[in-house]
Amino acid sequence: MAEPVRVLVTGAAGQIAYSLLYSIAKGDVFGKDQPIALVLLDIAPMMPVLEGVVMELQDCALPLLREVIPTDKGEVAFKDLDAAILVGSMPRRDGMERKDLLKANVAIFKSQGESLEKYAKKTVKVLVVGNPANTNCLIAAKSAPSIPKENFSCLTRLDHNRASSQVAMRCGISAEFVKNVIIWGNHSSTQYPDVHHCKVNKQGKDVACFDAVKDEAWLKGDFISTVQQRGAAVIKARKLSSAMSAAKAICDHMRDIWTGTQEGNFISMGVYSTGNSYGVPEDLIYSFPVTIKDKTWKIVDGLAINDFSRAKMDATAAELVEERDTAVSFLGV
Ligand SMILES: NC(=O)C1=CN([C@@H]2O[C@H](COP(=O)(O)OP(=O)(O)OC[C@H]3O[C@@H](n4cnc5c(N)ncnc54)[C@H](O)[C@@H]3O)[C@@H](O)[C@H]2O)C=CC1
Ligand SMILES: O=C([O-])CC(=O)C(=O)O
Repeated sequence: MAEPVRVLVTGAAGQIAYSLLYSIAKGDVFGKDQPIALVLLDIAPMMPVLEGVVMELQDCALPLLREVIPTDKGEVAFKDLDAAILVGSMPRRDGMERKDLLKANVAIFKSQGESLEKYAKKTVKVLVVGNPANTNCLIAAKSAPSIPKENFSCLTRLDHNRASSQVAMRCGISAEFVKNVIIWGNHSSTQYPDVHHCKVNKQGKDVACFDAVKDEAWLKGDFISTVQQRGAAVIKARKLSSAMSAAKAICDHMRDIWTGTQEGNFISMGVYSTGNSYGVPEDLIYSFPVTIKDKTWKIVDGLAINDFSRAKMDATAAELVEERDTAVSFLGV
């Protein structure tokens, strides 16, 4: 059997981690034959809770889980990592925008970027989940200059899954029959869920989403705002932010990095914008449609962009520029 992959989850005593750790430990992400060493980072006051999570992981008696390492120390957490899933940070509450978390959270990602730089393998794949995810990811990447920027990505797969599911429910089919929705831009209420290149498989045939749904007003109106506001709707209902669906999306994202995307399919993730062909400003972490092969993502080029889409892609880019500039002014990076 292969050597264990060493995987860090931060915020390991929190609610997303509680759903995520079991899926990783049972092989949903890195493969059913791949042993795993799980490193669990949280802050010192959460160590007693984390001990309970460790006990539960042990009690799952999972064949692939070779080692569990709970810690509150960066030098232990970030050492020799193959993958880092950075969740740990403050979640928003009802009435807040994700960018309201910038001041509270961005310093965490600067310091964790610095720890990645010091202790992790240069091949480490880093997924940033903590909000505001795109800007935190950019700051982490900038704080780890010897790790390629391409190794960093942020989670917009939850938005992607939400969009696929909305289309599927509207068509009365399962979400597996909807492919190639796109989330452009920021994981925020300015994100642009775009179905112009989306295909719906109806009775074995791929049909353009607009033809399958037959309701352009909905696709250009309520569909977009529902996906943009879905995180806030869950908070309003649960009084806590999405956790089960976030964990599922993290698994989808990291599994696709590890094993690649299917031929003809693309998925959405926040990646480094420098060199993109869509006129998105450079030096942002912006969500694009990507394919993945050999653990390397590539932005899907050449998709036609109409004026409706262009305006929305530009608006979300402008928000990211503003967030980046605010973060840089806080931190001086
Ligand atoms: N990108 C996305 O799609 C999504 C992002 N999120 C974000 O994920 C983050 C975590 O959410 P939850 O698990 O619900 O929050 P939570 O509050 O349940 O758990 C967060 C955990 O992080 C820990 N933590 C705080 N600072 C830390 C640090 N410096 N190092 C290590 N651990 C630290 C806390 O002690 C806590 O155990 C939030 O920022 C939330 O907004 C949530 C859902 C989706
Ligand atoms: O909305 C939030 O604050 C949590 C989150 O990012 C999401 O559910 O998409």
